[in-house]
Amino acid sequence: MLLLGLTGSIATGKSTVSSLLAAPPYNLPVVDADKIARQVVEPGTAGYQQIVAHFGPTTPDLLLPPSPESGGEHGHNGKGRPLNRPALGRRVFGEGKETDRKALNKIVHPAVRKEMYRQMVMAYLRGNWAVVLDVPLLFESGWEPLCGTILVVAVSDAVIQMQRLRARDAHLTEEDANNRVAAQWDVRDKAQRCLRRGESAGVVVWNDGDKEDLKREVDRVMTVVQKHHPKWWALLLLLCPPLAAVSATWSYVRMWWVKREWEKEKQQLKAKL
Ligand SMILES: CC(C)(COP(=O)(O)OP(=O)(O)OC[C@H]1O[C@@H](n2cnc3c(N)ncnc32)[C@H](O)[C@@H]1O)[C@@H](O)C(=O)NCCC(=O)NCCS
Ligand SMILES: Nc1ncnc2c1ncn2[C@@H]1O[C@H](COP(=O)(O)OP(=O)(O)OP(=O)(O)O)[C@@H](O)[C@H]1O
Repeated sequence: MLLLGLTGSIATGKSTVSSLLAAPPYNLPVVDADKIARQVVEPGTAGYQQIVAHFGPTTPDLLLPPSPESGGEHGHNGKGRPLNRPALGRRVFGEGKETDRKALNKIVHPAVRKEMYRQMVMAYLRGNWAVVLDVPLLFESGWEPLCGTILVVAVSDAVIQMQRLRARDAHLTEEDANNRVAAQWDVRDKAQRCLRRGESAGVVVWNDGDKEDLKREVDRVMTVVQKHHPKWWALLLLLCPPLAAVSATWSYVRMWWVKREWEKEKQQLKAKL
């Protein structure tokens, strides 16, 4: 089964593309890291308790205020009121907040990873030829070598990215929005890094046009992906697990090498400046 990593940067169009991939003619299962990241911090979970213990004492508005929507004083299930996500966002996005962001990631990411692996195994057992891993921080959090192919959704114009972010998340101030964009790598860098994997393992969907253009772009790149990863190959791997193990290991080693070379080049470039 092909692990098709779907990434980009904030508001470049990942969710829009994942909806297209989940619908006909592709009908691919999608493992959505953002969605899982919400589930693992719901009231009553270990993630919720750790966040409240870590950020609660210094963040007075960490929980939503008591109301019928938030379930009153003790939340809907009596396990606490839901997190006030914009307030937590202000704690972790912005200059000088890397330590807080790392602390939050350390709480949330292991739980997300565990649930993602579970969903991947389920997709494999159901005989899918590919599964989409929609992970905003795919490069930043080291998922890259695991993916047989990576699809980066990018915009070449940063102004378009900011306009779409502000239009979708109207509650964010301009500063909040800038902080969120700055918390991730530049999407054009991600696109370049993706293309370094070669056509069979890295494709870029450019999303500067309208949604019809985006659909055409997705169809274009999916033709390339399907050419390099035919369904009969996925079926063969399903029927022959040792072959699947060899193929996955080979893909991992090759992609780990590409990652290493890219990082070395970046370091050399930095040293020259
Ligand atoms: C800080 C939180 C509560 C803000 O919640 P909010 O509902 O406002 O934003 P949401 O979760 O929808 O994220 C929107 C986008 O922000 C970006 N983003 C989220 N978390 C991070 C992070 N830790 N670092 C960089 N960018 C991030 C992603 O592009 C994401 O798609 C939330 O983003 C969070 O819990 N982040 C930590 C978990 C995480 O890393 N999630 C990303 C996928 S694993
Ligand atoms: N080609 C397009 N034309 C117009 N609007 C678009 C286009 N692509 C995406 N959008 C809009 O831009 C916004 C951001 O898109 P989307 O939510 O898919 O991005 P995302 O990368 O998943 O964001 P996040 O990282 O925050 O999860 C959405 O409101 C979406 O409807």
